[in-house]
Amino acid sequence: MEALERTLAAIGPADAGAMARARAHQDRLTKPRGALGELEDVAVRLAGIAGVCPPPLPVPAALAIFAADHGVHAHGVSRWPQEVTAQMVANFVAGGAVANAFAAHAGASVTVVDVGVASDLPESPRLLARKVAYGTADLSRGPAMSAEQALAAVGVGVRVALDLVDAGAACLVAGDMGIANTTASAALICAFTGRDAAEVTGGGAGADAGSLARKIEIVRRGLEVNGVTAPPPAPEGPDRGRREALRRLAAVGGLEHAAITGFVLAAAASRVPVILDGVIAGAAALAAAALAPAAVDHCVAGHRSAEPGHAITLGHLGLRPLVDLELRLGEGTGALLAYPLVGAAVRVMHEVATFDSAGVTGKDGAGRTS
Ligand SMILES: O=C(O)c1ccc[n+]([C@@H]2O[C@H](COP(=O)([O-])O)[C@@H](O)[C@H]2O)c1
Ligand SMILES: Cc1cc2nc[nH]c2cc1C
Repeated sequence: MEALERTLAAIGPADAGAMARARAHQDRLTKPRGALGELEDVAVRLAGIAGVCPPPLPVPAALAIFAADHGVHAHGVSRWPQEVTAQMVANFVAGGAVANAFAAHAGASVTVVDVGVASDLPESPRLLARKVAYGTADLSRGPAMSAEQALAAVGVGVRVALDLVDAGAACLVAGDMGIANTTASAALICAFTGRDAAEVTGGGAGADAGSLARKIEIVRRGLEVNGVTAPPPAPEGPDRGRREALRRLAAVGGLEHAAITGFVLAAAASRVPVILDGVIAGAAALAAAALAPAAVDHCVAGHRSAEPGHAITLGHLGLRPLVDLELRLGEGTGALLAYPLVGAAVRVMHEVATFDSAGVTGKDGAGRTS
Protein backbone atom coordinates (compact mmCIF):
# COMPACT_ATOMS: atom_id res chain seq x y z
CA MET A 1 0.00 0.00 0.00
CA GLU A 2 2.86 2.39 0.82
CA ALA A 3 4.42 1.98 -2.63
CA LEU A 4 1.05 2.72 -4.22
CA GLU A 5 0.57 5.76 -1.99
CA ARG A 6 3.97 7.07 -3.09
CA THR A 7 3.03 6.59 -6.74
CA LEU A 8 -0.34 8.29 -6.26
CA ALA A 9 1.27 11.21 -4.42
CA ALA A 10 3.64 11.80 -7.36
CA ILE A 11 0.83 12.15 -9.92
CA GLY A 12 -0.03 15.69 -10.95
CA PRO A 13 -2.08 17.19 -13.76
CA ALA A 14 -0.71 18.08 -17.17
CA ASP A 15 1.32 21.33 -17.13
CA ALA A 16 -1.05 24.06 -18.29
CA GLY A 17 1.77 26.48 -19.15
CA ALA A 18 3.58 24.00 -21.38
CA MET A 19 0.28 23.19 -23.07
CA ALA A 20 -0.47 26.86 -23.73
CA ARG A 21 3.02 27.30 -25.21
CA ALA A 22 2.53 24.20 -27.36
CA ARG A 23 -0.82 25.49 -28.62
CA ALA A 24 0.72 28.88 -29.47
CA HIS A 25 3.68 27.17 -31.20
CA GLN A 26 1.32 25.04 -33.30
CA ASP A 27 -0.35 28.23 -34.50
CA ARG A 28 3.00 29.67 -35.69
CA LEU A 29 3.89 26.63 -37.79
CA THR A 30 3.61 26.72 -41.59
CA LYS A 31 0.15 25.23 -41.89
CA PRO A 32 -3.33 26.62 -41.53
CA ARG A 33 -4.29 26.82 -37.86
CA GLY A 34 -5.75 23.50 -36.70
CA ALA A 35 -4.95 21.75 -40.00
CA LEU A 36 -3.40 18.79 -38.19
CA GLY A 37 -6.67 18.19 -36.39
CA GLU A 38 -6.37 15.90 -33.39
CA LEU A 39 -2.63 15.42 -33.92
CA GLU A 40 -2.25 18.98 -32.65
CA ASP A 41 -4.08 17.96 -29.47
CA VAL A 42 -1.75 14.97 -29.09
CA ALA A 43 1.34 17.18 -29.32
CA VAL A 44 -0.17 19.63 -26.83
CA ARG A 45 -1.01 16.74 -24.48
CA LEU A 46 2.57 15.45 -24.66
CA ALA A 47 3.88 18.93 -23.85
CA GLY A 48 1.59 18.95 -20.82
CA ILE A 49 2.83 15.53 -19.73
CA ALA A 50 6.54 16.42 -20.04
CA GLY A 51 6.04 19.97 -18.76
CA VAL A 52 8.15 21.38 -21.61
CA CYS A 53 7.52 22.70 -25.10
CA PRO A 54 8.33 21.15 -27.46
CA PRO A 55 7.95 17.84 -25.65
CA PRO A 56 10.66 15.19 -26.06
CA LEU A 57 10.20 12.75 -28.91
CA PRO A 58 8.42 9.67 -27.47
CA VAL A 59 11.29 7.43 -28.56
CA PRO A 60 11.94 4.65 -27.72
CA ALA A 61 8.62 3.03 -26.90
CA ALA A 62 8.20 -0.04 -24.70
CA LEU A 63 5.22 -2.39 -24.85
CA ALA A 64 4.37 -4.48 -21.78
CA ILE A 65 1.93 -7.37 -22.26
CA PHE A 66 0.40 -8.42 -18.93
CA ALA A 67 -1.01 -11.96 -19.03
CA ALA A 68 -3.42 -13.62 -16.61
CA ASP A 69 -6.31 -16.07 -16.37
CA HIS A 70 -9.83 -15.75 -15.02
CA GLY A 71 -11.95 -17.97 -12.79
CA VAL A 72 -15.07 -16.72 -14.55
CA HIS A 73 -13.91 -18.66 -17.62
CA ALA A 74 -15.63 -21.73 -16.08
CA HIS A 75 -19.02 -20.27 -17.12
CA GLY A 76 -18.37 -20.57 -20.84
CA VAL A 77 -18.04 -16.81 -21.33
CA SER A 78 -15.27 -17.23 -23.93
CA ARG A 79 -15.24 -19.42 -26.99
CA TRP A 80 -11.57 -20.23 -26.32
CA PRO A 81 -10.05 -22.69 -23.85
CA GLN A 82 -8.17 -21.17 -20.94
CA GLU A 83 -4.83 -22.70 -21.96
CA VAL A 84 -4.71 -20.31 -24.96
CA THR A 85 -3.47 -17.63 -22.51
CA ALA A 86 -0.33 -19.65 -21.73
CA GLN A 87 0.07 -20.68 -25.36
CA MET A 88 -0.10 -17.06 -26.52
CA VAL A 89 2.45 -16.06 -23.87
CA ALA A 90 4.80 -18.63 -25.43
CA ASN A 91 3.97 -17.12 -28.83
CA PHE A 92 4.85 -13.58 -27.61
CA VAL A 93 8.10 -14.89 -26.14
CA ALA A 94 8.93 -16.62 -29.44
CA GLY A 95 8.13 -13.41 -31.33
CA GLY A 96 5.28 -14.89 -33.35
CA ALA A 97 2.21 -12.85 -32.36
CA VAL A 98 0.62 -9.85 -34.07
CA ALA A 99 1.91 -7.68 -31.22
CA ASN A 100 5.47 -8.73 -32.05
CA ALA A 101 5.00 -7.80 -35.72
CA PHE A 102 3.43 -4.43 -34.89
CA ALA A 103 6.08 -3.70 -32.24
CA ALA A 104 8.86 -4.48 -34.72
CA HIS A 105 7.21 -2.19 -37.26
CA ALA A 106 6.93 0.60 -34.68
CA GLY A 107 10.42 0.05 -33.24
CA ALA A 108 9.01 -0.76 -29.78
CA SER A 109 10.48 -3.27 -27.35
CA VAL A 110 8.24 -6.07 -26.02
CA THR A 111 8.15 -7.17 -22.38
CA VAL A 112 5.92 -10.13 -21.54
CA VAL A 113 4.76 -10.36 -17.92
CA ASP A 114 3.12 -13.38 -16.30
CA VAL A 115 1.11 -11.70 -13.56
CA GLY A 116 -1.44 -14.50 -13.18
CA VAL A 117 -1.44 -17.23 -15.82
CA ALA A 118 -3.16 -20.38 -14.49
CA SER A 119 -0.28 -22.74 -15.31
CA ASP A 120 3.48 -22.72 -14.75
CA LEU A 121 5.31 -21.31 -17.74
CA PRO A 122 8.76 -22.34 -18.94
CA GLU A 123 11.46 -19.96 -17.74
CA SER A 124 12.77 -17.63 -20.39
CA PRO A 125 14.93 -14.52 -20.36
CA ARG A 126 12.17 -12.93 -22.46
CA LEU A 127 9.44 -13.56 -19.85
CA LEU A 128 9.08 -11.64 -16.59
CA ALA A 129 7.73 -14.15 -14.05
CA ARG A 130 5.74 -11.97 -11.64
CA LYS A 131 2.89 -14.37 -10.89
CA VAL A 132 0.65 -13.10 -8.08
CA ALA A 133 -1.79 -16.06 -8.33
CA TYR A 134 -2.76 -18.87 -10.70
CA GLY A 135 -5.61 -16.84 -12.16
CA THR A 136 -8.45 -15.09 -10.34
CA ALA A 137 -11.39 -16.60 -8.49
CA ASP A 138 -14.83 -16.62 -10.16
CA LEU A 139 -16.08 -13.02 -10.01
CA SER A 140 -19.71 -14.18 -10.21
CA ARG A 141 -19.43 -15.92 -6.82
CA GLY A 142 -17.43 -13.38 -4.83
CA PRO A 143 -14.35 -11.18 -5.14
CA ALA A 144 -12.09 -12.23 -8.01
CA MET A 145 -9.03 -11.17 -6.01
CA SER A 146 -8.24 -10.57 -2.38
CA ALA A 147 -7.24 -7.01 -1.53
CA GLU A 148 -3.66 -8.25 -1.10
CA GLN A 149 -3.60 -9.89 -4.53
CA ALA A 150 -5.00 -6.79 -6.22
CA LEU A 151 -2.43 -4.57 -4.51
CA ALA A 152 0.38 -6.97 -5.40
CA ALA A 153 -0.69 -7.00 -9.06
CA VAL A 154 -0.91 -3.19 -9.11
CA GLY A 155 2.61 -3.21 -7.67
CA VAL A 156 3.83 -5.47 -10.49
CA GLY A 157 2.55 -2.96 -13.06
CA VAL A 158 4.15 -0.05 -11.18
CA ARG A 159 7.52 -1.84 -11.04
CA VAL A 160 7.46 -2.87 -14.71
CA ALA A 161 6.70 0.71 -15.78
CA LEU A 162 9.39 2.24 -13.53
CA ASP A 163 11.99 -0.28 -14.75
CA LEU A 164 11.15 0.44 -18.41
CA VAL A 165 11.39 4.18 -17.81
CA ASP A 166 14.70 3.71 -15.94
CA ALA A 167 15.96 1.73 -18.95
CA GLY A 168 15.18 4.72 -21.19
CA ALA A 169 11.60 4.24 -22.44
CA ALA A 170 10.08 7.59 -23.41
CA CYS A 171 6.66 6.15 -24.17
CA LEU A 172 4.88 3.20 -22.56
CA VAL A 173 2.37 0.98 -24.32
CA ALA A 174 -0.14 -1.09 -22.31
CA GLY A 175 -1.05 -4.54 -23.62
CA ASP A 176 -2.88 -7.58 -22.24
CA MET A 177 -3.49 -11.29 -22.80
CA GLY A 178 -6.11 -13.25 -20.90
CA ILE A 179 -8.81 -15.59 -22.14
CA ALA A 180 -12.16 -14.42 -20.63
CA ASN A 181 -10.82 -10.99 -19.73
CA THR A 182 -13.48 -9.15 -21.76
CA THR A 183 -16.00 -10.44 -19.17
CA ALA A 184 -13.98 -8.96 -16.31
CA SER A 185 -13.50 -5.79 -18.38
CA ALA A 186 -17.26 -5.42 -18.84
CA ALA A 187 -17.79 -5.86 -15.10
CA LEU A 188 -15.12 -3.25 -14.31
CA ILE A 189 -16.64 -0.79 -16.78
CA CYS A 190 -20.05 -1.21 -15.11
CA ALA A 191 -18.47 -0.89 -11.66
CA PHE A 192 -16.68 2.38 -12.55
CA THR A 193 -19.22 4.04 -14.87
CA GLY A 194 -22.55 2.78 -13.52
CA ARG A 195 -23.59 1.57 -17.01
CA ASP A 196 -25.68 -1.55 -17.55
CA ALA A 197 -24.04 -4.89 -18.38
CA ALA A 198 -25.98 -5.21 -21.65
CA GLU A 199 -24.54 -1.89 -22.91
CA VAL A 200 -20.89 -2.71 -22.29
CA THR A 201 -20.62 -6.46 -22.85
CA GLY A 202 -19.56 -7.67 -26.28
CA GLY A 203 -18.41 -10.68 -28.23
CA GLY A 204 -14.80 -10.55 -27.01
CA ALA A 205 -12.64 -12.98 -28.96
CA GLY A 206 -15.67 -14.41 -30.77
CA ALA A 207 -18.63 -15.20 -28.47
CA ASP A 208 -21.84 -16.22 -30.29
CA ALA A 209 -25.31 -14.87 -29.42
CA GLY A 210 -25.92 -17.60 -26.81
CA SER A 211 -22.69 -17.05 -24.95
CA LEU A 212 -23.12 -13.27 -25.16
CA ALA A 213 -26.41 -13.56 -23.26
CA ARG A 214 -24.70 -15.80 -20.69
CA LYS A 215 -21.83 -13.33 -20.43
CA ILE A 216 -24.21 -10.44 -19.69
CA GLU A 217 -25.96 -12.54 -17.05
CA ILE A 218 -22.62 -13.45 -15.43
CA VAL A 219 -21.49 -9.82 -15.39
CA ARG A 220 -24.78 -8.82 -13.71
CA ARG A 221 -24.38 -11.58 -11.13
CA GLY A 222 -20.79 -10.52 -10.41
CA LEU A 223 -21.82 -6.92 -9.82
CA GLU A 224 -24.63 -7.97 -7.47
CA VAL A 225 -22.68 -10.57 -5.52
CA ASN A 226 -19.86 -8.09 -4.99
CA GLY A 227 -22.11 -5.13 -4.12
CA VAL A 228 -20.89 -2.91 -6.93
CA THR A 229 -24.20 -2.25 -8.68
CA ALA A 230 -24.46 1.43 -7.82
CA PRO A 231 -21.96 3.85 -9.35
CA PRO A 232 -19.02 4.46 -7.02
CA PRO A 233 -19.89 7.02 -4.33
CA ALA A 234 -18.48 10.50 -4.71
CA PRO A 235 -15.39 10.14 -2.53
CA GLU A 236 -15.66 11.77 0.86
CA GLY A 237 -11.97 12.45 1.01
CA PRO A 238 -9.41 10.72 -1.16
CA ASP A 239 -8.88 7.76 1.20
CA ARG A 240 -12.44 6.48 1.08
CA GLY A 241 -12.64 6.94 -2.69
CA ARG A 242 -9.34 5.10 -3.14
CA ARG A 243 -10.33 2.25 -0.88
CA GLU A 244 -13.58 1.79 -2.77
CA ALA A 245 -11.76 1.94 -6.14
CA LEU A 246 -9.36 -0.78 -5.01
CA ARG A 247 -12.25 -2.85 -3.66
CA ARG A 248 -14.06 -2.66 -7.02
CA LEU A 249 -10.89 -3.51 -8.94
CA ALA A 250 -10.30 -6.55 -6.69
CA ALA A 251 -13.97 -7.61 -6.78
CA VAL A 252 -14.48 -7.92 -10.53
CA GLY A 253 -11.15 -7.24 -12.21
CA GLY A 254 -8.33 -9.47 -13.38
CA LEU A 255 -4.71 -9.62 -12.32
CA GLU A 256 -3.70 -8.13 -15.69
CA HIS A 257 -6.20 -5.30 -15.21
CA ALA A 258 -4.70 -4.53 -11.80
CA ALA A 259 -1.18 -4.63 -13.25
CA ILE A 260 -2.17 -2.27 -16.09
CA THR A 261 -3.74 0.06 -13.50
CA GLY A 262 -0.35 0.21 -11.76
CA PHE A 263 1.45 0.61 -15.11
CA VAL A 264 -0.72 3.63 -15.99
CA LEU A 265 -0.28 5.18 -12.54
CA ALA A 266 3.52 4.78 -12.65
CA ALA A 267 3.67 6.26 -16.16
CA ALA A 268 1.70 9.25 -14.90
CA ALA A 269 3.93 9.58 -11.83
CA SER A 270 7.00 9.48 -14.12
CA ARG A 271 5.42 12.00 -16.53
CA VAL A 272 5.89 9.59 -19.43
CA PRO A 273 3.00 9.15 -21.90
CA VAL A 274 1.21 5.80 -21.86
CA ILE A 275 -0.72 4.66 -24.92
CA LEU A 276 -3.78 2.63 -23.99
CA ASP A 277 -4.89 -0.29 -26.11
CA GLY A 278 -8.45 -1.65 -26.19
CA VAL A 279 -11.21 -2.51 -23.75
CA ILE A 280 -8.95 -4.26 -21.22
CA ALA A 281 -6.46 -1.39 -20.89
CA GLY A 282 -9.41 1.02 -20.93
CA ALA A 283 -11.13 -0.78 -18.05
CA ALA A 284 -7.84 -0.72 -16.11
CA ALA A 285 -7.48 3.00 -16.83
CA LEU A 286 -10.93 3.56 -15.26
CA ALA A 287 -9.55 2.10 -12.04
CA ALA A 288 -6.42 4.26 -12.35
CA ALA A 289 -8.60 7.34 -12.87
CA ALA A 290 -10.68 6.47 -9.80
CA LEU A 291 -7.44 6.23 -7.78
CA ALA A 292 -5.86 9.38 -9.24
CA PRO A 293 -8.03 11.44 -11.62
CA ALA A 294 -4.98 13.32 -12.97
CA ALA A 295 -3.54 10.05 -14.28
CA VAL A 296 -5.82 10.39 -17.32
CA ASP A 297 -3.88 13.50 -18.42
CA HIS A 298 -0.91 11.20 -19.10
CA CYS A 299 -2.84 8.69 -21.22
CA VAL A 300 -3.30 8.63 -24.98
CA ALA A 301 -6.16 6.49 -26.32
CA GLY A 302 -4.46 4.45 -29.04
CA HIS A 303 -7.59 3.15 -30.68
CA ARG A 304 -11.26 2.33 -30.31
CA SER A 305 -11.89 -1.37 -30.03
CA ALA A 306 -14.95 -3.06 -31.55
CA GLU A 307 -15.96 -4.14 -28.02
CA PRO A 308 -18.96 -1.92 -27.11
CA GLY A 309 -17.75 -1.10 -23.61
CA HIS A 310 -14.65 0.55 -24.99
CA ALA A 311 -16.32 3.61 -26.55
CA ILE A 312 -18.24 4.07 -23.29
CA THR A 313 -14.99 3.79 -21.35
CA LEU A 314 -13.20 6.35 -23.51
CA GLY A 315 -16.19 8.70 -23.20
CA HIS A 316 -16.05 8.36 -19.42
CA LEU A 317 -12.30 9.08 -19.41
CA GLY A 318 -12.69 12.00 -21.83
CA LEU A 319 -10.23 10.46 -24.30
CA ARG A 320 -10.54 10.37 -28.10
CA PRO A 321 -9.06 7.37 -29.87
CA LEU A 322 -6.49 7.95 -32.60
CA VAL A 323 -7.22 4.84 -34.65
CA ASP A 324 -10.59 3.20 -35.37
CA LEU A 325 -10.17 0.02 -37.40
CA GLU A 326 -12.64 -2.39 -35.73
CA LEU A 327 -9.71 -4.15 -34.08
CA ARG A 328 -10.57 -6.51 -31.20
CA LEU A 329 -7.32 -8.32 -30.57
CA GLY A 330 -5.73 -6.81 -27.47
CA GLU A 331 -2.01 -7.53 -26.85
CA GLY A 332 -1.34 -3.78 -27.28
CA THR A 333 -1.89 -4.00 -31.04
CA GLY A 334 -4.17 -0.96 -31.43
CA ALA A 335 -1.88 1.14 -29.26
CA LEU A 336 1.15 0.09 -31.32
CA LEU A 337 -0.58 1.21 -34.51
CA ALA A 338 -1.21 4.61 -32.92
CA TYR A 339 2.35 5.04 -31.67
CA PRO A 340 3.83 6.36 -34.98
CA LEU A 341 1.04 8.96 -35.06
CA VAL A 342 2.05 10.16 -31.60
CA GLY A 343 5.69 10.38 -32.71
CA ALA A 344 4.75 12.25 -35.88
CA ALA A 345 2.67 14.75 -33.88
CA VAL A 346 5.65 15.56 -31.65
CA ARG A 347 8.12 15.66 -34.53
CA VAL A 348 6.08 18.45 -36.09
CA MET A 349 6.77 20.56 -33.00
CA HIS A 350 10.54 20.07 -33.42
CA GLU A 351 11.01 20.26 -37.15
CA VAL A 352 8.34 22.28 -38.91
CA ALA A 353 9.27 25.87 -39.79
CA THR A 354 7.28 28.83 -38.51
CA PHE A 355 5.69 31.40 -40.79
CA ASP A 356 8.40 33.83 -39.66
CA SER A 357 11.39 31.51 -40.11
CA ALA A 358 10.28 30.26 -43.53
CA GLY A 359 9.13 33.64 -44.82
CA VAL A 360 5.67 32.34 -45.61
CA THR A 361 2.96 34.97 -45.77
CA GLY A 362 0.70 34.75 -42.72
CA LYS A 363 -3.07 34.73 -42.77
CA ASP A 364 -3.15 38.53 -42.28
CA GLY A 365 -1.46 38.85 -45.68
CA ALA A 366 1.75 40.27 -44.26
CA GLY A 367 5.01 38.81 -45.55
CA ARG A 368 6.88 37.31 -42.63
CA THR A 369 10.61 37.33 -43.17
CA SER A 370 12.13 37.48 -39.72
O1 LIG B 1 -8.47 -5.15 -26.70
C1 LIG B 1 -9.67 -5.40 -26.93
O2 LIG B 1 -10.51 -4.51 -27.02
C2 LIG B 1 -10.08 -6.85 -27.05
C3 LIG B 1 -11.36 -7.16 -27.49
C4 LIG B 1 -11.71 -8.49 -27.63
C5 LIG B 1 -10.79 -9.49 -27.29
N1 LIG B 1 -9.56 -9.16 -26.83
C6 LIG B 1 -8.58 -10.22 -26.47
O3 LIG B 1 -9.21 -11.48 -26.47
C7 LIG B 1 -9.06 -12.14 -25.21
C8 LIG B 1 -10.33 -12.07 -24.42
O4 LIG B 1 -11.47 -12.46 -25.16
P1 LIG B 1 -12.57 -13.37 -24.45
O5 LIG B 1 -13.64 -13.54 -25.46
O6 LIG B 1 -11.86 -14.65 -24.11
O7 LIG B 1 -13.00 -12.60 -23.24
C9 LIG B 1 -7.96 -11.41 -24.49
O8 LIG B 1 -6.74 -12.08 -24.66
C10 LIG B 1 -7.96 -10.02 -25.10
O9 LIG B 1 -6.63 -9.53 -25.25
C11 LIG B 1 -9.19 -7.87 -26.74
C1 LIG C 1 -5.54 -16.67 -30.73
C2 LIG C 1 -5.78 -15.54 -29.78
C3 LIG C 1 -4.85 -14.48 -29.72
C4 LIG C 1 -5.09 -13.44 -28.82
N1 LIG C 1 -4.41 -12.33 -28.53
C5 LIG C 1 -5.05 -11.66 -27.60
N2 LIG C 1 -6.13 -12.32 -27.27
C6 LIG C 1 -6.21 -13.44 -28.00
C7 LIG C 1 -7.13 -14.46 -28.05
C8 LIG C 1 -6.93 -15.52 -28.95
C9 LIG C 1 -7.93 -16.62 -29.00
